[in-house]
Order: sequence, then C-alpha cells, then structure tokens
Amino acid sequence: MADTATAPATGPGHPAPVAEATGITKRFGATVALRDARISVAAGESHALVGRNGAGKSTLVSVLTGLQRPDTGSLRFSGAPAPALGDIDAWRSRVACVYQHSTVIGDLTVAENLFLNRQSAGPLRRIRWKQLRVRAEELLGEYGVEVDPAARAKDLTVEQRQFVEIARALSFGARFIILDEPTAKLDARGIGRLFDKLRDLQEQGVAFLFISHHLQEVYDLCSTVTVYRDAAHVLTAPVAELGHQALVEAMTGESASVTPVAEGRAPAVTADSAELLTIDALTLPGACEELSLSVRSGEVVGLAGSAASGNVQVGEAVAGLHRARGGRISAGGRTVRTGSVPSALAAGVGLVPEDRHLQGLVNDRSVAENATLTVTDQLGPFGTVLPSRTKVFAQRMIRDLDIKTPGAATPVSALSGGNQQKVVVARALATDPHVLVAIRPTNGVDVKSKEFLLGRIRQVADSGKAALIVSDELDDLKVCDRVVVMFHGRVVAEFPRGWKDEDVVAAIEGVAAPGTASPASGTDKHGR
Ligand SMILES: Nc1ncnc2c1ncn2[C@@H]1O[C@H](COP(=O)(O)OP(=O)(O)OP(=O)(O)O)[C@@H](O)[C@H]1O
Repeated sequence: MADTATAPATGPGHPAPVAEATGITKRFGATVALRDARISVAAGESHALVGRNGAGKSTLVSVLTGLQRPDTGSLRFSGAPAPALGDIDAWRSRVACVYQHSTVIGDLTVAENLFLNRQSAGPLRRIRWKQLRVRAEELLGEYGVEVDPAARAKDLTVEQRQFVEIARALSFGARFIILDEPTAKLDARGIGRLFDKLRDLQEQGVAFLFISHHLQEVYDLCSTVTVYRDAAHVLTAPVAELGHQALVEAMTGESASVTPVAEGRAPAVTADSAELLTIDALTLPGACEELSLSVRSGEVVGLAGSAASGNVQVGEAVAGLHRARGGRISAGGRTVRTGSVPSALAAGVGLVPEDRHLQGLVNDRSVAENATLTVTDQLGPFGTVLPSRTKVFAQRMIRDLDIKTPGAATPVSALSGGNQQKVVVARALATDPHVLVAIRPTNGVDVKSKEFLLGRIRQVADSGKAALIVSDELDDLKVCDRVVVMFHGRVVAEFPRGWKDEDVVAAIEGVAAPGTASPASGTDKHGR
C-alpha cells in the first residue's frame, strides 16, 4: 500500500516535525526488532502507531525516548539532532512517555514525584517542602489536573497517575508525549477523561504518539496513523482515509475477515448441562455482597463491570486469591476454600490473572518454564522435571497460541507485551482446567491474536469445561453465551446472546436497567 501522507514541508509556517526518525534498525541478538523503520510526528499532531504484537512499537518508543541506542538510523527533534544518550534532562525536555505501567514512585507524594531530582535549587540547598507543594499545586492547576499534591502516589487511581505523569512531562518543557497503551487499565469513563485532556493539550500545541491495540481509539483520537509490520514501516496515512478493514490488512498483511467467535453458534448448553462453577451468596469485603452466579459445562459466561464493580475480585476469589466473609464457591463439584490457591487448583480452576507482571510471569525464566509452571507434575516422574518434556510441552503451546518468540528457551522478558500475555494464557490452559477464569485475557493483544485467544477460550468450553471471562471489553464479551453485569458489588443485569452493545455498556455504567436501556452516550468503552 502506498504512503499517502507525504512529509510536511518545513520552513516558515511549517515547523520541523517534533520527532523524526529515519532508517532505524535495532537488533536484539538474532531478533531484528526494527528494520530501516521511520516515523515523523508533526508539531501538534495526534499520531497513532499500530501493529501486531512484536511489530517493533515498544522498541521504537525506547529509541525515541533515549532508552536504547539504535544500531543505525537518525533521530531529530524539532529539526535538531537527538541529545547524547545519557543527557537525561535534554531528553526530558524533548519527549516523554506515559506507559501502561506507571513510572511514578508509590511511596512518594505527588509533589515529590513531580519534582523528583529537582526539589532544591542546587545540590547543597535545602528542600523547601511547603514551597514544593505550592509549586506542584500550580503545575497541576496549569494542566487542569485535579489531584492533591500531598497524596501518596500509590493511593492514586491509574488515571490520576497518568495525569500526574503527563503534567510532569510537560513541566520539563516537552511538547511531544508518547502514550504506550495508556487505555489498557482504564474503564470507559477514565478513557473519556483521558481523551478530553489529550484534546485540550493538543489545542495548546502538544503532539502525541499514541499506541493502542484498540483501533477505534485511533479513529477517535488521531489524525494520522503509521503501521508497522514485522519490524518495518508499512504505511503512514491520514486516519480519515483509511478504513478499518484496510488498517487491519496493513497490520496483518492479509485480507481482514473479522468473525466474532460466538456469532451464529447454536447454544451448546442446556438445563441438563452440569454446573461446573457455582458461586453462592459470596460476600467479599469491599467487593461484593451475597453474589450468586453459576457456569455450566460448555458455557462461557462474561462477568462484566467497570473498575469499581468488584468483578475482578470475584474472578480472583474463584481462583483462591481472596478470603470471603460469607458464601460458598465450588468448582467441578469440589468446594474451593476461599483464600486458598492450592484449594482452587485442586478443584480444577485455571486463572489468567489481571496483571501479568504482578501475578503472572517470572521475568527472567524462559517461555518454557513460565508456560509449564502450573504443570510441573506432568513433566517427569516422582517430582522431577525433565527438560526434554518441558521443551516439547512448551513448543506445542508456542505453536498452538501463535507465540512470537525465537524459541522455548528465550526469557519471557525478551518477548513483546502481547506475546507475554499469550504465555500467561498458555499457562492457565496447560492444566486443562475444569473451570477457566480469564481476567481481561486479551489485554495488550493485537486484533488478530485477540480473535485467536478468544477462540481458544471458546474451545475450552466446547470441550465440556466452563469458562468465566471477567472483562469490560465488548470484544471479550462477544464470545460469551451469557453476560452478567456487576455494578458496585451486585449483579444488576444479565444478557443472553444477541445483546446490543449499548445495553451492556449502559448496565456497566449503571445508567439503565436491562431492557429499558437508554444509554446516555450510546458508545462503548472504545466509542463503538
Ligand atoms: N530486550 C529484548 N531482548 C530481546 N528481544 C527483544 C527485546 N525487546 C524486544 N525484543 C523483540 O523485538 C521484537 C519487537 O518487540 P516490541 O516489544 O518492540 O514489539 P511491540 O510492537 O511493542 O509488541 P506488543 O504489541 O506486543 O507490545 C519482538 O520480537 C521482541 O521479542
């Protein structure tokens, strides 16, 4: 496909691009992460960068922010060559990145985070805390960020932390901000507020490079899109000129055929199907009150809700992660002792956790070891683990789940984010669970792989098991036979297949009862 966005002229009235990278190549051992790649972001532009998992997006970000030196290529900011690699202040004044994983320090206050390493006027001058707080208040006020400067960063929401990071970046003078999957941990309202803030800032001349696997967000927010595929630049085009299908085709290199997995399927579940997961009057302090829910053999049930609904905690409780104050959970006919992971495992519960970094992966261990952590008992006799068996097991998973890795022995830390997520899913599936609980299973996964992972979860149910998908992503919920919606710790609605997006979204937002739904916005988490 041809490049339809030509490089803007520079000169009077045409400022140089805030960032321009050309001929960037970056290798990690045998892996070529970027091959002669390029990008050009104009001043005040909202530019999207999209591509499949492992396409090279995060590597480009690390080059653009001075964290990695490219093997070849040149990088300029507003027409001037990039600073020397270690000159942190110079980099900060040109570019900042807001990551999905916060870089603020939890135990410090917002004010301290904002002025970290620049609290005093010089190395020997005392830090004036009161003044610091006042300056922080001014800075936050300037960018319309409503956060208490005295609050500990760890007590902020994801959204507030991102705003603090954006304010910090702007205070260093940067007029170019990279947002690497910023919406991954936000619910619908949070995304709306983030986008409002970004639009405000854009009007003030700030440029953005926006990375997301939610293509609708690209259409909502950006004017230009660049697509990378297999480490290389494929196209740059005005968003308005590129339809959804063309965009997916550019990302995958194949003609797009998006077939929601559950569509057109006859329901396999009947009233006689065995109840494999039973949650009975479960009360989890601060999360849910007397909540009851069941999933039958052959069934995929969606447990939807916003961040404060308690749905994630319910899913985690099934996997033994939270102690209940009341009620009962049973899986495959066995009682799960709440708060006991071994008890949940023994009952045949598999979990895809919400946060792969905190609960999922051992970073410096190989793909093979991570994928088989839950099944070491099957890998050798008498408690031993045979490396050959681990390898065979892992290779099957790599193939089955289409994990992009140089090999089974590669440490998971060398994989791209989406491919790490696939390892987490692989691990949950490895135990062949009776009940699979998958919390936001497609987080950070590209469009094509998303279809694939959801298809695998569907297969688990089709083989007579039960699956509970805990998510507020409509794409995740579309594979479900039934969607149960929670709001503030209670079930408020249930939808059989064939639901309308706006009805589920309205129930998630708590704005309407099912059937009478008249959603305020009519759009879902991703503006569909
Ligand atoms: N530190 C590293 N060591 C080895 N390989 C790496 C390293 N960082 C990235 N890679 C490899 O480079 C390639 C590009 O990875 P990158 O993280 O840039 O992809 P991405 O487009 O950001 O993917 P995702 O959408 O999954 O986040 C991948 O094959 C990845 O495994």
